[in-house]
Amino acid sequence: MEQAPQGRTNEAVNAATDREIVLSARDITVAFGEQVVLDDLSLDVYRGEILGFVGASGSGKSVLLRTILGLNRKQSGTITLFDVDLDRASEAERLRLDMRLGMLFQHGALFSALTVLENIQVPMREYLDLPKELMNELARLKIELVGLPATAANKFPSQLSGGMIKRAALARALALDPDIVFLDEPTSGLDPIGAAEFDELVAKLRDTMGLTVYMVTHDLDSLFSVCDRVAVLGNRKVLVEGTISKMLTVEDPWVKSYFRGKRARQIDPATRSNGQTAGMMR
Ligand SMILES: Nc1ncnc2c1ncn2[C@@H]1O[C@H](COP(=O)(O)OP(=O)(O)OP(=O)(O)O)[C@@H](O)[C@H]1O
Repeated sequence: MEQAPQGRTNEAVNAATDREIVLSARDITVAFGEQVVLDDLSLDVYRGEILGFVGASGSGKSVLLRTILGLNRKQSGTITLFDVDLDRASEAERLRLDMRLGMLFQHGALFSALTVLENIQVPMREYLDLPKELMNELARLKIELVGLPATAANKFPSQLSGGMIKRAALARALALDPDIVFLDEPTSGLDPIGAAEFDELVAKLRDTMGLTVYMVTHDLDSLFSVCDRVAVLGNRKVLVEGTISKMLTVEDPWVKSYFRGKRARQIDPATRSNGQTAGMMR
């Protein structure tokens, strides 16, 4: 049996692996002209887990994310989301699925001409037909949910700190109360304390809302502290997937140097084995 990550019980790991698959990518091949970026790649994501997705720069993490979201053409393979094969989904099914997804793009990607409140309302306007007052109330609730002060509502992105932009972008990703959120390098550009707080927020949302989280990240702290499972992209497929404990035993040179290299060693394994939280480890 797989060893539990430090600070979690084996039960939690078993629960994760027994859980319902919400996203399944099977035998995915994506090429741009002659360049094959993904070759027969397969990956499952389980309900309620935080999956960390890592890989070298240029290995195809964004391409996979874009393919899952239907923004890239694939040459072959199947993507099933909540038991619906995306290639066979009717327009109405696709719309219902889109409403169950939230996306936090790298660098936040908020609309600069809109306030935080208006940014959060963009998905609401796109998919729902709600009275203005109700949308205002819902957006204010999301602002509170992600730990932003109420005064952030009427600010423009240029008036926010990097950490506040990430939180506002997360609030927008949560606008429609999705079942799964895709986070593209959510802690990049944040200082270690801001990054730890963001990770804790993501873990809290998973715990309270039962959210499933697919997180593309280069942040070792996030991988060690909040990810239940890690998948590594290499050689155009998922090279290895499993708990952080498993990653620490993998002998593939890239995986070894990533998880057991100089920078990884700064995250002291002795501290991890005490089951301490993200904030304490950074
Ligand atoms: N639309 C496109 N047309 C042609 N090539 C593309 C396109 N999108 C991505 N690629 C190529 O696919 C490869 C994988 O890119 P991708 O952006 O997915 O890498 P990544 O793993 O997300 O990297 P990083 O960690 O640096 O963000 C790169 O060689 C990139 O140039």
